[in-house]
Amino acid sequence: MSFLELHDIRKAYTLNHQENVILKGINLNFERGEFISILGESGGGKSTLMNIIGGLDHHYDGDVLLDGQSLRSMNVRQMDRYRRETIGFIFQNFNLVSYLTVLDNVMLSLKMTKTSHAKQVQEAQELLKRVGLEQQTHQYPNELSGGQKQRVAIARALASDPDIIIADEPTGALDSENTQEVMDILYSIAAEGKLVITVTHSQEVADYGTRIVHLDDGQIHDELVIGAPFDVVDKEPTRYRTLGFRQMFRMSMQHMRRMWLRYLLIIFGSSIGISSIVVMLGLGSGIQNYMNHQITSQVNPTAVQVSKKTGKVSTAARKKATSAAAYKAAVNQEQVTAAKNAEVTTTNAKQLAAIKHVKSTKLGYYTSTQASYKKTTVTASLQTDNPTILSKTIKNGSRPGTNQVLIGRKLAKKMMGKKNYRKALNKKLTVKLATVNRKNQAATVKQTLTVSGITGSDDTSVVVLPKTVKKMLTAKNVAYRPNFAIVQIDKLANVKQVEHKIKAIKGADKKQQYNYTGIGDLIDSLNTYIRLATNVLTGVAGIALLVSAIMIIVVLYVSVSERTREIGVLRALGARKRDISHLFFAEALTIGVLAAIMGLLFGEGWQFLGNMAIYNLIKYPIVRISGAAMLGGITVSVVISLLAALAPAHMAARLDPVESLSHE
Ligand SMILES: Nc1ncnc2c1ncn2[C@@H]1O[C@H](COP(=O)(O)OP(=O)(O)OP(=O)(O)O)[C@@H](O)[C@H]1O
Repeated sequence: MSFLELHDIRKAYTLNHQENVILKGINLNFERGEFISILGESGGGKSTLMNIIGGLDHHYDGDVLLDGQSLRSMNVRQMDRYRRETIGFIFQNFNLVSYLTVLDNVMLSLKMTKTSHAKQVQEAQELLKRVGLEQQTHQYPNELSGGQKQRVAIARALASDPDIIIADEPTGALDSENTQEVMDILYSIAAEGKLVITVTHSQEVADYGTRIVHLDDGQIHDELVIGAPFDVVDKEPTRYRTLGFRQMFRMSMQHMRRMWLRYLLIIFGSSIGISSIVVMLGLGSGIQNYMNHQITSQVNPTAVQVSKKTGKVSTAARKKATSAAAYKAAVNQEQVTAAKNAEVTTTNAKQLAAIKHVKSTKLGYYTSTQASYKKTTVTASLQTDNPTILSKTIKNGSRPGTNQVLIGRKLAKKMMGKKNYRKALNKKLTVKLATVNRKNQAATVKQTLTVSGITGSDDTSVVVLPKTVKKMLTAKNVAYRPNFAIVQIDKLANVKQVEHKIKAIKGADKKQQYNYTGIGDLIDSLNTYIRLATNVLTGVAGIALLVSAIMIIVVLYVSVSERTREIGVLRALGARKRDISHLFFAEALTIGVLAAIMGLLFGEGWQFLGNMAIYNLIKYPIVRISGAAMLGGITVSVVISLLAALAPAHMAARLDPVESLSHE
């Protein structure tokens, strides 16, 4: 059994429905330490044969056996491994990776071994020294001569310490001096016990071999043994690994650095989309916050005032009255009935408190009153202090204590005159209620109270503590009947729901029992509209993202097309399909992350400028980019970029290595 055996290799290409048989049954055996020259005319199928031996082409008949194991029996992973561990390729046109330095080109193969990074660098430098390029390690391929490039390619092929070196016309692009240098190196490689197979159409080059195989018309014409194979030198076994994402990421970075302007432009383009989205979201939440701020500085949106829904009180008794006294009694009775009907009891309060999301309920009382100060009497509405009255609306003084009253600004103006209304503070105000006592007699409740505060609202309201009203009424034997409840809801988002539940409560007559007033649902609806508008604007801004996704797709396709040959080289060196797709996903990931960062910076800039421009007008930051919006921006940018990379990366991974290598 030989080290490498070719069994009846046949290969044909079909072009325009015509079959062109290139290899017509090749049988050859090779041993380690041999330096084989395959000599043949141009177009004779030498490269085709090398691609088959090198595991790049598997569309052929016959079989290749390595140490007795058939290449045909190997699966994709094993074939990748075969190329990575057993084969070292040297091409006529060098096929160096243009954006990697000489050292990094050699390192590419070394990265597939399990030695430490420091050792890999040391080995790469030693290999470059061996091919006489220790001075050029940090140069790029376009800064080298043809001979130098080929020596880099030899160093790269040797780097993974393969058993077989395949050199396809290694001197085809070189002058005679460089040809001699390259062939000497190849000879020395064979002398170390490796199998070197060189393909050439030059007799001079073929003469370097220990055996010359003459390929003619797709068949072995003759074989000439010139010398014995070299002794095989025992060597330390090399441990291999696949190129990981980190390595592919590094390569992508190097590629992007070389093409920085292109990538900078696309990152800039994508960042515009990201920044418009975060600014739109920031504007939406800023407007929402501003409106909520404006409204809640006047009213408490989570406090809903609930009163009884009452029907009309019957006036039948009044109509039947035959005397003035009976008429008056009937009218008083109507007033008492109305007050009883409107009464919100503690049972009602408990019922309201049981509704989900209701934090507390508090009973209160309101009625109309006459408020007098000196000679001025004003009709006012009296109500007990409750959470709908926000402390921040009190512009002068404070909330009422016992026997104190908080009044609206309009009332204060009526008392003291427009300019001096603030002087109403601490003045004595008399409130008078016309009501009916427990004996059904008309009663006038009168009480002088001290003004504790003035609200900013332009009304004639008077606000007192419940116990103040209670005391006033009971002193005149009038029943205190709370006629509203303040329902405090846990948060704004639940106000609408609670209001619906309140409305749904039916009384014994199966009719709606309560009415409510509050602006929570209004704010909620307003917020919904603002959110809707924000979503529409964000969606429009999202079109920019769609455009950037298309730009990324185009750039990556261009990149795949430009790098087709590089992809072929990587596959020849043993990179897996997955490694190839990682190359493009890494680029997309970088674009996505950098576009997100740039987009957020732009967004912050717009936020700053926008807020500065509008601050004098409304004294409120109208653009508010939240942490969540930023996180969302980064996620969207990265996800879109990765999605954009799907098709190009897939296409790159599926490229045929042989076709990639012959890509012009
Ligand atoms: N993909 C292909 N489709 C069709 N025909 C092909 C294809 N690749 C190669 N051939 C044909 O196969 C023949 C052998 O090509 P190959 O490259 O193996 O020759 P070669 O001996 O290496 O030539 P050279 O010394 O010029 O490199 C050529 O005639 C070529 O036209």
